[in-house]
Amino acid sequence: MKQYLIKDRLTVISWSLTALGTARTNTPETNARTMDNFQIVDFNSLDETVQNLLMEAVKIRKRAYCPYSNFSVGAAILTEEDSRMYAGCNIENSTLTPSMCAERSAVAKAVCDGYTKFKCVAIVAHQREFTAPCGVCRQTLNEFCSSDGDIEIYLSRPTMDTVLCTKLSQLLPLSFVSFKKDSVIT
Ligand SMILES: O=c1ccn([C@H]2C[C@H](O)[C@@H](CO)O2)c(=O)[nH]1
Ligand SMILES: [Zn+2]
Repeated sequence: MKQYLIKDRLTVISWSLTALGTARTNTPETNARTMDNFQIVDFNSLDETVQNLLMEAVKIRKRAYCPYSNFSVGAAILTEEDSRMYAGCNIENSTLTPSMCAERSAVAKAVCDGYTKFKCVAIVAHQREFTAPCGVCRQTLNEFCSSDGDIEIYLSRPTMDTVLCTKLSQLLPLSFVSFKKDSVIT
């Protein structure tokens, strides 16, 4: 995994290359033990930009409108073009279906301001396990990858002790590629 924003490899406190087929178990540290590539690092070991991004996510999480689930989430994204930060929270609805995740709220704000390439995303929620983006958000983020074709993902909890670092290509492998006319087999 590219370690673009991790200062010190020695601070990595967990690196898992769990064999495929291992039963999925929720542990206090992570609900993603079966993933191929992620690292759990100390918050303090991260680049200052990522620390700030995580703090933005913590801040906006307090604005979450989630009277139905009572599960507040904050997300913040970093634009590739000029490293601007856009933060969003989850916004629920009494009919549930139109509910909006924090990640997509942040994306909507950035796109409305003209940004369509994101370098990093930070997501913060309050549960023992790290909260990873849902499938819809993974697909949404996939639309707005940075120039290297990926997005760094940082998951943490409000205590911000440790951070799970991964990237979108790990969360959404073999993602849908929009069809091109000349590649369609008739
Ligand atoms: O990564 C996630 C996971 C869940 N939620 C929201 C959706 C819903 O409002 C609440 C419970 O699923 O959490 C997010 O915003 N982001
Ligand atoms: Zn989502």
